[in-house]
Amino acid sequence: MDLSVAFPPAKPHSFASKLPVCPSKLQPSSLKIQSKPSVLHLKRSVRAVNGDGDQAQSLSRTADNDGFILEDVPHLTDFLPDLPSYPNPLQKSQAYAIVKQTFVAPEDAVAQKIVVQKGSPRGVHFQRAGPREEVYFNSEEVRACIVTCGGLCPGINTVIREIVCGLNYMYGVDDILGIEGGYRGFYSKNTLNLTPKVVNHIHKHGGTFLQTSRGGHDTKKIVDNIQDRGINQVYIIGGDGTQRGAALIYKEVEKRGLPVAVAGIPKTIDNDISVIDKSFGFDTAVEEAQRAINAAHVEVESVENGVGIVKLMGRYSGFIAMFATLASRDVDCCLIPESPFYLEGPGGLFEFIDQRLRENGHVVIVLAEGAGQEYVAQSMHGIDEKDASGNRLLLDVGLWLSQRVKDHFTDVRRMAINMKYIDPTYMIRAVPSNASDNIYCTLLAQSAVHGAMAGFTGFTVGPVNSRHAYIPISRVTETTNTVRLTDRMWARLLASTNQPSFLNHPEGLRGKVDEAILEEINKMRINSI
Ligand SMILES: Nc1ncnc2c1ncn2[C@@H]1O[C@H](COP(=O)(O)OP(=O)(O)OP(=O)(O)O)[C@@H](O)[C@H]1O
Ligand SMILES: O=P(O)(O)OC[C@H]1O[C@](O)(CO)[C@@H](O)[C@@H]1O
Ligand SMILES: [Mg+2]
Repeated sequence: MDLSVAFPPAKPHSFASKLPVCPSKLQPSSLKIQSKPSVLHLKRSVRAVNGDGDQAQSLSRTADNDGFILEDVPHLTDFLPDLPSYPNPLQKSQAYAIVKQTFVAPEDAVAQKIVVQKGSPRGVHFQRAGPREEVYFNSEEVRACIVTCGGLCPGINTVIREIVCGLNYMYGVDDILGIEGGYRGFYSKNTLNLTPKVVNHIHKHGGTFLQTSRGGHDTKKIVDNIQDRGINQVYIIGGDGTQRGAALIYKEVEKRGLPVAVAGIPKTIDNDISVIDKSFGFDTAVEEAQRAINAAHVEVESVENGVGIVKLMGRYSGFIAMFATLASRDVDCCLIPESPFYLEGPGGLFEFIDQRLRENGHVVIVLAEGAGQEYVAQSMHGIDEKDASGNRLLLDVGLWLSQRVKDHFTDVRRMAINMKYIDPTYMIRAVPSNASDNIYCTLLAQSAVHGAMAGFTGFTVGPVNSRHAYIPISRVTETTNTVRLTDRMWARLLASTNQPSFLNHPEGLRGKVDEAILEEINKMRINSI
């Protein structure tokens, strides 16, 4: 990357005549005001120029002697070195008037690993999130936009609301656009004007005020539109796919040399985004799942030989099922994608159900939607359907398991059972966020606003060991967060339910599963990572 490259000539603004755009916003502010670079700015420039040849690497990862590694996020001055900075208006903010330390020091970092051994290297750190002493946007010139993509999750509306209110109340920004219907909305829909008044009540409702979609990511068209509309801050709320899209937008913005900050806010009901402690809305979903589990338990307790099966979300990561089980105490067995199970033979699920029915007269099974897909695929011949984003559509393992259990007890054990199958899938993600998720969403939104105003870009925000941090987007998309069977949490669950671990997977049964299908499923897991 040539840091001396001047800002490219402005693109013809095809929308300028149609949109009420302030002309100054269509120009990069670096062209208008040539101020002296600040100390912070100089520090960043020096790091950028002293790279080891691989600019992207040297910018994102710096290590020193005691093994302290900073996985830094990009900054607008990395490719626009003359961008002016301004004193942060929070200095005069009423909200921060008596805060001891209003601004986060540039040296503050959040450790990824907090359990360490004496003498071990200090390890990977991220920039601590929060307001910086200097900002790289003049508030009056900010034109921000917010977009939501992918599946629903409790708390999306709270994040939208708090971005709008945070920008307005903390930084005096009053030009905020809502992009409707996900990524495709950039180029196929009109925008909404978002003000604190417009978004005042939205956090009380589930879903997304801006609507969402899958598919439709066209980087060039999206960035053309960002440029045409004079947008200079882009807030993107979405899951792993969305964050991959956000990384492409940031790269294209950088390639074109636009003074546009791109901030990702991670959203996933499956809790499958890595690095961050937990995704927003997850606790709400786990809480909501209790209602379905309770219902299953009440139903099966009230009949003879009651078998309750509750299917919860979780494509490749069984966190919702695992935490809902740990929270409930009424669950006898939890099945997740990460832990293969089997039905027949010693140590199998049928044997366990039989045993619990004899001991307690009923049994409750919680099942993540991605569990046992290899078996369902085998019985249904084919797993080829995909959604608009390219995610493979899962087969209904809940229905499949209910049928298999019924068949087994009727045909093999000659025993009448009372099957109650509950599928609350969408109910747990369509609710508004609970109190703790609302607080979490507020922190995420405010951190994203502070980061964008400070000129950071290509970053995701989220808590790492309970401290909010700015994380390079690529870092959260390179792996998927899954339940590790070797971690203590899964052991805690096994200890709590006393269910089989299914580790003695009989070779014979494994052999029955079509190897081609298994390979396909493994490929799709790897692709999703
Ligand atoms: N690799 C990718 N590159 C660019 N855009 C992508 C990529 N993957 C997905 N997207 C876009 O991101 C948006 C959301 O993706 P997806 O439907 O996979 O949901 P998600 O963000 O992963 O959320 P969730 O899985 O929690 O529902 C879609 O518009 C899709 O086109
Ligand atoms: O039906 P939709 O809206 O595509 O969403 C379903 C998927 O979205 C998720 O909630 C998140 O990826 C998955 O758990 C689920 O499979
Ligand atoms: Mg996803």
